[in-house]
Amino acid sequence: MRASLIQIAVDEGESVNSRRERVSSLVREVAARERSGLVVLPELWTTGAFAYDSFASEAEPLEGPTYEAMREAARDAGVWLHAGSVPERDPEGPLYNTSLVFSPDGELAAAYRKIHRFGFDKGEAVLMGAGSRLVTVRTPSTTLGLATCYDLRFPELFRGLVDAGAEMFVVPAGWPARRREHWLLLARARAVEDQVYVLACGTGGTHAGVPQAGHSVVVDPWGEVLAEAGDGEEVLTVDVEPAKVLATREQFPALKDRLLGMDPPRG
Ligand SMILES: O=C(O)CCC(=O)C(=O)O
Repeated sequence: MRASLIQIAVDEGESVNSRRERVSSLVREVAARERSGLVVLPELWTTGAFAYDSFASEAEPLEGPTYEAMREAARDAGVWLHAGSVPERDPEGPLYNTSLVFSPDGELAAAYRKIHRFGFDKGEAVLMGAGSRLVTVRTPSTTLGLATCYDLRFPELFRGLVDAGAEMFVVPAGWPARRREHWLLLARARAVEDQVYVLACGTGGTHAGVPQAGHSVVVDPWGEVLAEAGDGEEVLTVDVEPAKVLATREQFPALKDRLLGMDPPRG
């Protein structure tokens, strides 16, 4: 299975509408040129993950303009498309940071509302609601497990996805350059501890004064980095072999040694 990650440069000079059109074309071009079966986009690439001031004004209903543009792009290209995330406006609730996955016939295969919101007592953490549901997507060749950016710091979420059958974690992000080493370390850690592929797709450029980490990365179930992007806009294409997940788990069966019921410390 061939996967292409499109690391988008999210800069303020480009309007949300222009970027949406540009990215729709890019998805079609990349899928055709690279002959990809799966295309992945980053977190909140319409606004930028740190453009807090535009979350409310650019929020969309689930089936809004980004949904429409991405479903058409997936269908035209005939690919599985993880369209990254959008600021979603729930008509009866708060905003959510929601990832969208489309099947090659342009149907919505899954929507995942980011569970761990970033910002502590500001930013996304106060402007958006928290999702509560783990989401996996079955494709004919593998099962994807969905997570978004800051979720990467919470290993229990990924164990939950493994227990639900995930073999490939897809993690769109808008990670800041200042903590790039954490991003790379955590992507490899999740791959090694859960014996899965990790497809982690970030943003480049600078928005809201926050330079982005870039360095999208694909890690195999042994923890080897198969490809890593630089800082700017870039496409990473990698052949992944879903059978390698089972092979790794058989060869080094650490997941079987999990202790599920440990006694609490005394005192
Ligand atoms: O955890 C981090 O350092 C960055 C997380 C983040 O930027 C996000 O979730 O939007």
